[in-house]
Amino acid sequence: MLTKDDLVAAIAHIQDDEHQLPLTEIGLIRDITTNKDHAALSVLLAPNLASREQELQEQITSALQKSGITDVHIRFKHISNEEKNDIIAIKLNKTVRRAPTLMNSPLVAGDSGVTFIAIASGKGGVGKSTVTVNLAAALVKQGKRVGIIDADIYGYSIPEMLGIKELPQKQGNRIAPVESQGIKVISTGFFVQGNKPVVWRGPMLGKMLGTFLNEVEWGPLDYMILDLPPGTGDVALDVHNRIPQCAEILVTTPHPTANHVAARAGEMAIQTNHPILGVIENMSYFTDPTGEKHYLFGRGGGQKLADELNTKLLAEVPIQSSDAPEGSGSSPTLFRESSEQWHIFMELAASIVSKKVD
Ligand SMILES: Nc1ncnc2c1ncn2[C@@H]1O[C@H](COP(=O)(O)OP(=O)(O)OP(=O)(O)O)[C@@H](O)[C@H]1O
Repeated sequence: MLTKDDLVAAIAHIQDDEHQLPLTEIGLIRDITTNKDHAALSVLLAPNLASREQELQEQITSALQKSGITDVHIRFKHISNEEKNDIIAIKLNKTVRRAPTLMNSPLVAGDSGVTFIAIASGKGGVGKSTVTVNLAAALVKQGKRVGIIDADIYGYSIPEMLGIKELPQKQGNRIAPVESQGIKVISTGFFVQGNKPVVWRGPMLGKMLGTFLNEVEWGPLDYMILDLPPGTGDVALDVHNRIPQCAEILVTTPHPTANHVAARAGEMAIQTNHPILGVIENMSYFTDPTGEKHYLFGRGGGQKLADELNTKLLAEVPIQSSDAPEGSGSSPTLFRESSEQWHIFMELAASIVSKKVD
């Protein structure tokens, strides 16, 4: 079967007029996925390429067909010259100069070295926060410096999951994140009095993310994981606008019919040019003491969503039984290190670090 690298090689001769570089190399062809003889990809068309849509369709289709792909699906998205320059700068690792009110955080600059990964889901309760903390902890175990922004304004649960009792302290005129399990954390929950439901909308939400990126003293980081609210709301859009290089992981349950909102969340990432790393199916099965697997919530939902979005199923995380000993360290929600679940997160973190998943 052809790999993503094979497809990139097959279309590497297709260049941008202005830069004379392969469109794949400068990030204007992206989201390349393949499944048997089917391939899908996105082409970002700045004004200089807009008149070439038909020609590019034919060139790419023909090049991929010569490599043995029979079914080619190409999404075209029109972008401005400014967006194009930002994408190329990030891809070629140059500093991007952005409007000061929007993306003025050195954290999100193209040369910051921080990899942003947003964890999204179609609905609540599927394990998005569980994935966030376990992936972050597994990346720490791989020797990486990791931060979490808990942007789930409606169900901020990261502090509780990591056993955090204290609030962030001021450091001069900046805010110091709270550290737990080697992970630096900032949560909307730190800024809400009592347990009042949050009714922030629009500009306040934008301000929240801006504050978390600009006014928090994160120190050097390798990965920033963002726990998004479920669905396709303002926060996800804000992340997409402010952190153009942010990749996305979608979390879903195994039930094959419950995924349309998750698919919409994924489509939104694709429309806003955000790479999707893949899908994690959580609560996939329960392994009983004899080793037999029981598929309590159905089967196939993760793969179905991955297929719909032309991306990979990254992991199937089994259900941890409630009588299992609690998590490692002081945290109630990290899977214990001997567990099948922890092993899965360590493998995923290793693939992300070695860029097998990108
Ligand atoms: N693989 C698993 N095995 C057992 N319990 C799990 C598993 N994944 C998540 N849970 C439990 O399911 C509940 C919901 O998980 P979590 O809070 O991570 O979901 P969520 O998608 O972030 O929800 P919300 O959006 O409402 O915050 C939690 O109590 C969590 O401990």
